[in-house]
Amino acid sequence: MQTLKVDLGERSYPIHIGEGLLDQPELLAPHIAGRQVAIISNETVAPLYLERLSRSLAAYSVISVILPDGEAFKNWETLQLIFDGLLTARHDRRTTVVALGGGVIGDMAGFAAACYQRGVDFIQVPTTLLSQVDSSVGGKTGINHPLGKNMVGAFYQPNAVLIDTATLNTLPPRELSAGLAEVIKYGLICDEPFLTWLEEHVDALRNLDQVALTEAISRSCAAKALVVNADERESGVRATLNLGHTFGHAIETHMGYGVWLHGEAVAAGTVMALEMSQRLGWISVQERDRGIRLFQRAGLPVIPPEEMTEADFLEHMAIDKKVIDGRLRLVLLRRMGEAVVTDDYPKEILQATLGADYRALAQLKG
Ligand SMILES: NC(=O)c1ccc[n+]([C@@H]2O[C@H](COP(=O)([O-])OP(=O)(O)OC[C@H]3O[C@@H](n4cnc5c(N)ncnc54)[C@H](O)[C@@H]3O)[C@@H](O)[C@H]2O)c1
Ligand SMILES: O=C(O)C(=O)C[C@@H](O)[C@H](O)[C@H](O)COP(=O)(O)O
Ligand SMILES: [Zn+2]
Repeated sequence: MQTLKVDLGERSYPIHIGEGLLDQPELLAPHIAGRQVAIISNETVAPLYLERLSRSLAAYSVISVILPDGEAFKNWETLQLIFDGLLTARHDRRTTVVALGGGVIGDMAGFAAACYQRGVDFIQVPTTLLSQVDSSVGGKTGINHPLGKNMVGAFYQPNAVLIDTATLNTLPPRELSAGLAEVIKYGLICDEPFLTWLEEHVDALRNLDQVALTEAISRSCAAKALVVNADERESGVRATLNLGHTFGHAIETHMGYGVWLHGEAVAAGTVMALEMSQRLGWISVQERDRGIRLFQRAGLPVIPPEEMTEADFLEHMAIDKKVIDGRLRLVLLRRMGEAVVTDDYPKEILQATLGADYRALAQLKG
């Protein structure tokens, strides 16, 4: 097992990474203050892992709240089911909320923990690659609004993150690829050598090689922890973790939550950010194509939805949380391995990016 740390003073917490951690109660116990525990999961993950996690929590009074599965349920109505479960079981302020599932469960359970009786303890047990490399770390919690992704939420850090890499053995290939989008993101924004490593190991990752997966997860979590340590509430460098997300969130919102997976939208959105960075003269055509090729090898889409017009993108992007005083700030690549957040770009270059022929770019790499 490896242990990394998110360093936030009194609110610091460990990220434990290893195979079989669901069966290690000693990793959970130090982070549970009271007698009550509420496991939040969904109808897909619970049949797979709830019993094992419950066994590790046998020393406590445990309830489970099983939510419907999917991005389409990351909303007020589903959040209310968590409060219903906690109140019906008379959970008090010393309860600990445990999120067992992917990023949807983690974001909602975390938001519920932030709100319930004004804040209770919270542990992340992520079971998708995406949630293990990204959403379980850093304390962004929340739900979607029909007009925009993650528009209602709170920064609320977990007390611990427990990553059992063996849970990935049951993850559908499409979901594994979606997680790789956020893994590739770290290489692009802050770790160029990691991109080279990913080019060498992408096939092993897709084949669920545990050694490669553990390396990818720990490098990703380490990169994210450094960014979160430096800028917990996204007043600066944390926004670089949003590479591809301004375009990607527009895709998710426009297409209907769940139609494109978050990781798929981030992949296509990052290709748009690569294209714009190239049009600005910051990266070369070869570097842009290197990124596109890696997404393709990871099994990810690199062409935005045909039906989305420039106007559609602009309408959704205007609601992005990085907009300040009406100016849209974008995360772009100054070079491979270095991201910048900027509102200083010619409008025509954004327009040309939105109107670019991504089908032709994809074929070039195929
Ligand atoms: N808070 C953050 O910092 C942050 C970061 C990235 C993404 N997110 C959010 O995370 C969400 C996406 O997360 P996700 O990709 O994990 O999607 P998800 O939570 O919808 O999980 C994907 C699918 O895999 C299933 N699943 C989960 N674990 C499984 C397992 N071990 N075996 C089989 N099936 C399993 C789920 O039931 C679901 O059907 C989005 O809402 C996104 O906005 C948040
Ligand atoms: O942790 C962060 O910061 C991120 O931006 C990580 C993203 O991968 C993630 O999708 C996040 O939920 C996006 O946040 P948002 O504030 O743009 O909704
Ligand atoms: Zn993301």
